[in-house]
Amino acid sequence: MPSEGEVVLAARGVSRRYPLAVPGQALKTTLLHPGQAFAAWRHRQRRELWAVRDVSFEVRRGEFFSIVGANGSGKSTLLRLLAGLSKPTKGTVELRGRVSTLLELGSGFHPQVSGRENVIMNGLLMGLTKREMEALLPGIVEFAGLREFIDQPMRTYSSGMYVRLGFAIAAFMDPEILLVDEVLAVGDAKFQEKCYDHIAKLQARGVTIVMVSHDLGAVERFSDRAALMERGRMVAIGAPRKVVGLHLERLAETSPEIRQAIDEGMAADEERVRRLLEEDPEWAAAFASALEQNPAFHEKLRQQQAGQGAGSDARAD
Ligand SMILES: Nc1ncnc2c1ncn2[C@@H]1O[C@H](COP(=O)(O)OP(=O)(O)OP(=O)(O)O)[C@@H](O)[C@H]1O
Repeated sequence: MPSEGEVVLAARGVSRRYPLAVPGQALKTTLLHPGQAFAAWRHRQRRELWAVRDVSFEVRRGEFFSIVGANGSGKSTLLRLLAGLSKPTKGTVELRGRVSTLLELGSGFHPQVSGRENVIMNGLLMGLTKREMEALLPGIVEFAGLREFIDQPMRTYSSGMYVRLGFAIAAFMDPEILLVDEVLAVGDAKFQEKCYDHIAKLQARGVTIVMVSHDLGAVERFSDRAALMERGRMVAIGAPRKVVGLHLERLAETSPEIRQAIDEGMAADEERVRRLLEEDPEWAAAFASALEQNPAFHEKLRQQQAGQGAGSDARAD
């Protein structure tokens, strides 16, 4: 069980600071208002952004851990810190096992050389030998569906082809820990499904997976635990459904458009269920019996009906 396995990844008080890019002063302002320009320059020295702030968590062997959060909340920065591609300003990251990473699109590929050479180079960078990589190559090429293109320079590849090759390499390196950033969202739906199937296989083999994603359906489907990032901080860790629910609530609080989309999504779901109940008597019977067995649903339905009743009474008055 992941909850009992050994800790293979730990972040302890990890923070990452970036200097904030500030537009330069116009020459005219500097000449006409030197005091103001100097004050702005001094202020600039202090402007900085903590992309990740004091994040601590542990992941156990075989666990699938997802990180969600709004744009700019620090998810990718955190993953890069976990992967060792960037150094924490404060805190430490500890990893136990062979790590394979699938980060931003195209990172780690050289556009001028062929897909085949890039696969070999990626393997060497991860500590495998050329012979080991050559043995893995046919499986990687087959999975990526790039047999006819593997000897072409990668600059001729589409973004979808980059993603396919990137995923195939990361997944076939026989990782013990796989770190996956958003990239799966770029491929076509069929390839995404294939990736998720492969991830499920890795998961079944006991590979530890940390995934950053905006695909909340996939987060709920695969994760053992999820975490929510907000302005660089990890503000919640727990059951994926709860964390995703909290994330959606927070998004809805900050944006009326998102609130509307969630409400519309729920209305569309209700509409679909209503149609199914009308069209399919067998399904309606199964639904009714499921409701019977679920007191919480029953209570909710009763409250809803009571609420509607009260509403129509009020209107009648
Ligand atoms: N190399 C960098 N230099 C300066 N600022 C950076 C750098 N990388 C990230 N940032 C800033 O750090 C913050 C967090 O960025 P990050 O990409 O980690 O967020 P994210 O949660 O992955 O966002 P998204 O969901 O949009 O991918 C952002 O404000 C971003 O502009």
